[in-house]
Amino acid sequence: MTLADSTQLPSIALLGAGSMGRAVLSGLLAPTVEVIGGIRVTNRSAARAAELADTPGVTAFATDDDPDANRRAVAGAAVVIVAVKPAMVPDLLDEIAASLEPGAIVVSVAAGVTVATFEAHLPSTVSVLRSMPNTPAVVGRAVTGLSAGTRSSEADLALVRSLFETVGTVVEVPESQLDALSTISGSGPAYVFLLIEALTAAAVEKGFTTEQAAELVNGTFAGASELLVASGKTPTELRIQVTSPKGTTERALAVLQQADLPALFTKATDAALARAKELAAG
Ligand SMILES: NC(=O)C1=CN([C@@H]2O[C@H](COP(=O)(O)OP(=O)(O)OC[C@H]3O[C@@H](n4cnc5c(N)ncnc54)[C@H](O)[C@@H]3O)[C@@H](O)[C@H]2O)C=CC1
Ligand SMILES: O=C(O)[C@@H]1CCC=N1
Repeated sequence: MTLADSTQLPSIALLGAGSMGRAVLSGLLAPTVEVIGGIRVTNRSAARAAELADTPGVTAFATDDDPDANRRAVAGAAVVIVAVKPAMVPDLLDEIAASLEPGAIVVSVAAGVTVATFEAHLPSTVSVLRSMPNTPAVVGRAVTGLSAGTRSSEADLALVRSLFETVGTVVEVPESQLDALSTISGSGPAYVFLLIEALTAAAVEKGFTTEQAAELVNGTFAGASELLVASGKTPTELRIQVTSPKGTTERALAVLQQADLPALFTKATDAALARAKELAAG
């Protein structure tokens, strides 16, 4: 490992160690990342905190055991990642506001909740950024949307970008586009898994065992994604390569295209966007 390969980050507090919080944590614990001053993680349950406490470099606190857990975690932290459910964010911000260091950077991963809400609940000395990662963070393949707040500097943005680069790639967008981005890449893994479930069900219906169906379908999705990235070709070009004229795929695609998938995805992502606006309203 050369110096250029390593990432150094200042002390971090991660509030909320659910699916997304732990996915981000996995990147911060990678061998190429050094969090100077360590990572403090909070969660509601003592059982989860005990699991996390066994991880080198992590100090874990449970709010069920210690009502001061979040305040203790953020005291002295340079970066605070807020990874609780959107509805819990305002109360959590009120709880930690007085314990944050002046100049601390607060990064939200919460869907919908605006920078304005964060800034309204926090001291003016605190820099706020919004992010929208996705669960492939667990395998270092997240796509994270990132937006600066009104009080964040270029240096804050660069620091938070490097934080999320520990789990994948980062796309910077204005905050006005972040909810839309969430409907594509934040929720996107769920759309892909739904397609995998559906094709697996079709395989089982055709007489394959569950194990065979999983091998066929999971392998096909993984192979197709890798082919897309490695070939540099568009999905349209690659689809045409599979579709022999007058062959079998052509018949299957004719059925699928009757469903007007682009219109269906527009409708689905519009519904997700409407939900983000509801979450923003609290
Ligand atoms: N799951 C996903 O794919 C993504 C989730 N997000 C966002 O991440 C946030 C968390 O979502 P998930 O991880 O899916 O939910 P989750 O329910 O798995 O995790 C939330 C965690 O927060 C903890 N918690 C609750 N109240 C707390 C408090 N006062 N102090 C400290 N910890 C507390 C809970 O114990 C729980 O482990 C949400 O705001 C969501 O919008 C963002 C991108 C993708
Ligand atoms: O479903 C949710 O609200 C979160 C945000 C994007 C993915 N999961």
